Amino acid sequence: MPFDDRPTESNDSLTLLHLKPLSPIIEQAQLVGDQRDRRVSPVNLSPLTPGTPASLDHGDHASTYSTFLKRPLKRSISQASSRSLRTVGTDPAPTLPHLDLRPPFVASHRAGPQLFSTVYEDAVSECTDSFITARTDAASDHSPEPNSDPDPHPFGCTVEWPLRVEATMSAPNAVPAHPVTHLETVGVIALDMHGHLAAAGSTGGVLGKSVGCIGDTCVIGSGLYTDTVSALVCSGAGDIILSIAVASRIAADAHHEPLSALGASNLIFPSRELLRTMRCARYQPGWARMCRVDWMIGPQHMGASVLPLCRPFLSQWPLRICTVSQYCHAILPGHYDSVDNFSSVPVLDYALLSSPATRPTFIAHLRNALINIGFLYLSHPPVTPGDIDTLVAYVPRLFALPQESKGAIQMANSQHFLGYSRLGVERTKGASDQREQFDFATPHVNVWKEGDPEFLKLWGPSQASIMPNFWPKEEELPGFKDTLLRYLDQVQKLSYEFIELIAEALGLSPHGLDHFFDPDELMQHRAKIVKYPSLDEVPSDQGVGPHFDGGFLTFLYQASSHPGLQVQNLSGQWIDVPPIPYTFVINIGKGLEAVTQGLARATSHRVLSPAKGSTPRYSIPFFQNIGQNLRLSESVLQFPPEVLKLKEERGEPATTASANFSEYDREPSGLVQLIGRVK
Ligand SMILES: O=C(O)CCC(=O)C(=O)O
Ligand SMILES: [Fe+2]
Repeated sequence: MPFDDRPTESNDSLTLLHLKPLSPIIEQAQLVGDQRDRRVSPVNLSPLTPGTPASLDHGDHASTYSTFLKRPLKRSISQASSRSLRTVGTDPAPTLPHLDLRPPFVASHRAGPQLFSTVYEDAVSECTDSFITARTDAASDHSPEPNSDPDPHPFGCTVEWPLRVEATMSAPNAVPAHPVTHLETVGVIALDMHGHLAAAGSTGGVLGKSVGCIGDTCVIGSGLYTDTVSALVCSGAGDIILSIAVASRIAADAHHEPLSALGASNLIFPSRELLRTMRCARYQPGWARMCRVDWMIGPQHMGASVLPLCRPFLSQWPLRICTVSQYCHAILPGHYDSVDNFSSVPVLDYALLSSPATRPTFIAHLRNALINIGFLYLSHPPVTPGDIDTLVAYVPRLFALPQESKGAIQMANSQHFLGYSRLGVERTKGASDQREQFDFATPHVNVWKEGDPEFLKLWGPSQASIMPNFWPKEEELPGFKDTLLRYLDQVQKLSYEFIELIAEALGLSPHGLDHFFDPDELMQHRAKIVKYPSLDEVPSDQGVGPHFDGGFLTFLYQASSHPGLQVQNLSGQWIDVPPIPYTFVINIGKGLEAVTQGLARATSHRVLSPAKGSTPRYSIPFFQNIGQNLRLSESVLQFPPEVLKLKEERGEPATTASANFSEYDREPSGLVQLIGRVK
């Protein structure tokens, strides 16, 4: 293992002295021993796994924290180690009032972004196993909001938290390979489902310090740093770390690092020498690096005791935890069950694309969403909010048209599958979908001629006043057609742009997926406007049954505030995808899944009918098609091995009983769509 060559306890201090010539701080071995003896166990911890060293203790948290609260100067989230509380000197520390550092989480964050992602590591780092995925269990999915903790700890963490840290860190395959015999500096970075990042660190540098001396760990920007996209904890030569504000400099550097550097080892940093003398864990949602030092001042408590300090800054049990400490390699292999069991759909902010500094973050989040989830929300999309509002306002009026008017444009009369479908005619897996809908499409000129395959008729004129015209009459719904076409035009542009982003996220050239589309005039994309009546009006709650979408991408606008859309995670649980205003829900179709060798997941989804007493739910999905004549099996793309590895790490999804587009592996795309239409 990478750390097997770590120095022994007996030579730690020698190594330290040798490597810290600038430091006036001298570690005192005697105090380390003293520290070990101080452990007590006030809470009933879950049993340690046999062989788990006793140093995975949280027992002295209560006393630790209360002592900690009384300390001058070091009242910072960065201070967790009980060791850090040992000041030299006998003067009683003045008591300071409790400082509530908790950010004001608002309720809307519950449906917020899930920014965790695959962690890319420094290729030269040997800390690969230092990243673990926090175990989630039923309770974790329902973690209370921070401000509603029944028994708030002074630092905002409840007794439950250390216990869960324990559960995570002492899981069967988290047993340290080496006995932990003494404490050491440790840092933790945690990321929750909503993208909140928090960092905490203990400091080993207190030994030998005089009262009032501040270590690097507690100085934000030096030993610790977080912003909205990255978090760092550093440990090592504290004086150097302090003097040049290492953490913030690495974070700034990270913002400018090109995506192409992913997986490479180059932290652009003035002093590689310095990096050699420190351990640094950096976490950007989507990627992170870790460096280790060649010297260690001793074993540690594996982040367990500092992780609770992140609690006030997270709104949920962390999805991922990253630690910097010598024994982190023992916390392996990571528990990927929280990835498998994603419990919300991430929100990606299109606005991140407008700056070179934040674009890589968007791409990294996108990569994660494609590979591990198959669904995402896109906030601030490039579709005029006013156009969305106008269209949404038409929707109830569209369905309120007289039955006669709707019947006049019914799909049954359209060879292009355009127009109106009444409630219950569509079926998924043999059962009626309890929805009523209109199918529309982007402009297209049909080029079918005698002798061409029938499936080429599937696309047809949607826009012209050619009879039969499958639009409602203009006088019945003035302005509707123009509004919808304006909307479709914008979503279509977005859909092509998104394909380029996906190509980039999966390591292809930005135009690496373009050849799946015919020239614009030969393409046709589809849209529907759908109404899901409440259970008062329909016999079952199957708004639409479990299914995959075909084609490449779906852009869904949820046009009312009703929940009902659900997606199936990798282990088969149904996860809610509630509406977020002015935000598209984007999901992967079976076609894109096929050409990306499963890297981009097509995820099964369904809609449940609104409850009794509810108004109807409305939605507007846009389905991005691909060229009709393509046989996807004939187009083999080459993906970088590091991207393919991410799919392996994801593992295989549980089998789902969803309507499929399984013919993509042999039939032309247009025929697959036709089969999807008629079966
Ligand atoms: O209406 C929705 O929210 C989803 C519709 C859908 O999944 C579909 O029509 O393929
Ligand atoms: Fe769908």
